Amino acid sequence: MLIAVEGIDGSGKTTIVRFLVEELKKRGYDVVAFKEPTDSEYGKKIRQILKERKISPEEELKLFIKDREFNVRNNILPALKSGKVVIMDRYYYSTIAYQGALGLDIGKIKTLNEQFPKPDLVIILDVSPETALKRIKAKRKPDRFEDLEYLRKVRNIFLSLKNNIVVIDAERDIEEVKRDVLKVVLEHLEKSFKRSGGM
Ligand SMILES: Nc1ncnc2c1ncn2[C@@H]1O[C@H](COP(=O)(O)OP(=O)(O)O)[C@@H](O)[C@H]1O
Ligand SMILES: Cc1cn([C@H]2C[C@H](O)[C@@H](COP(=O)(O)OP(=O)(O)O)O2)c(=O)[nH]c1=O
Repeated sequence: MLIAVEGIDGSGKTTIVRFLVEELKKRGYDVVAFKEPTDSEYGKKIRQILKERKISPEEELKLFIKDREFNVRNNILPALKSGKVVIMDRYYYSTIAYQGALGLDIGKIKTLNEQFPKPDLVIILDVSPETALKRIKAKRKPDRFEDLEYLRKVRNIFLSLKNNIVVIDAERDIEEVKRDVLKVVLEHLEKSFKRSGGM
């Protein structure tokens, strides 16, 4: 089972993924979380470059795909093969939204990501860029895009995505967001467990 948690910077992804891992472990699920960009050499290079903003959108796209190839080969596939529930803090929907918002062709970005395992469920934490940036400032996270216009485009691309996507209003209090996300995830897990004839 592969679940992706997506949304703009400051939408609550890291908070929600940590919460989901705890709650699923409490319920006896064998669960693991990974994040993109990863902590690999590719992920480190990406963070460095994003701060310097010195490469073209095409170059940036190539780096994120390289990082994902590493992540899928070394983390995601082995975990799925051993029967774990894998929760991604960002996945290829971020590439579609962020590199799409830079003007790259969304169809091309989707095609480049067809090689990767498709999530069974995608949760989009939807929040306004204004609220998100306030939260990030509160956490003093050096964010690559303080640009509201850009984050608006990123948000709209997230909201345009279809198939297995559930949009959660993340503008609300974190406890309400946690409650709604957990409900969707548990419903999905129980449904797929029944389908696979689980005990
Ligand atoms: N629904 C929420 N209401 C208020 N604060 C939130 C909410 N979700 C997250 N936060 C806070 O906003 C900051 C960014 O959250 P985080 O989970 O790191 O977001 P992301 O991983 O999407 O960038 C953190 O300080 C977190 O505690
Ligand atoms: C995975 C991914 C992230 N990003 C962006 C979103 C963020 O602004 C930035 C860093 O991701 P972020 O989730 O902020 O990672 P960290 O908190 O570990 O630095 O990368 C893309 O532009 N494309 C992608 O494919």
